[in-house]
Amino acid sequence: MAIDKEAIKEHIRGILVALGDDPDREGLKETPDRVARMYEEVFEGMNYTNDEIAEMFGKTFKEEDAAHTSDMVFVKDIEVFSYCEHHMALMYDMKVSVAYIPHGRVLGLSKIARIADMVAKRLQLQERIGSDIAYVVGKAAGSPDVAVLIEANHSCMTARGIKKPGTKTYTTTFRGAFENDVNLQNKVLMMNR
Ligand SMILES: Nc1nc2c(ncn2[C@@H]2O[C@H](COP(=O)(O)OP(=O)(O)OP(=O)(O)O)[C@@H](O)[C@H]2O)c(=O)[nH]1
Ligand SMILES: [Zn+2]
Repeated sequence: MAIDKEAIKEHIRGILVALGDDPDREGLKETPDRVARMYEEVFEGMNYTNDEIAEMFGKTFKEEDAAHTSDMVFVKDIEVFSYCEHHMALMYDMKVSVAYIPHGRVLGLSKIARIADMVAKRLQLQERIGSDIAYVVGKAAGSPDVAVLIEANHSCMTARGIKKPGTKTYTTTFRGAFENDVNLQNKVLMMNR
């Protein structure tokens, strides 16, 4: 489903009125349009399903040597931004690391960062960003063996409410061979240090 930019403009204008401000004053005149354009950008991933993202960024290369081994690809510290679905508040200083074990084909490396980026551009939970990335990378790479590590600051926790600025949230998502193999888990955790 495509983002409805015109509807967003209308609603943002309504919020400005509800805040008691004048949406027609010079500084705010273009704000509904700006916010709508910003939403189109930062919520781009809401236009696509996980399967469509796997299709878009699923370019792989045949690599027979990478079949039937425990060779691992690990991409560390992909910076992304996301918004929590509870407050629509920014998740920032967010770093995503992705590991997978190829099964005869390898993914273009930039595609892993593109997948992480697109999945984050939705109303999200940190945990779901991890499982979405694991699903999409797994499908694109044709490998069930994927691990995703994420660290993030949640502005809904640091800048409002409980206001704990030093707090970071870490999540791990282990799929396939990573799920029950503590040695594999330790390997990615060590590489992520
Ligand atoms: N599990 C999870 N929770 C999140 C994430 N982002 C925000 N939250 C939490 O979602 C919860 C929503 O809780 P509510 O009690 O409904 O909202 P609230 O009254 O604004 O809660 P406070 O933030 O405690 O003031 C809060 O505890 C947030 O910290 C996330 O990525 N994952
Ligand atoms: Zn929140």
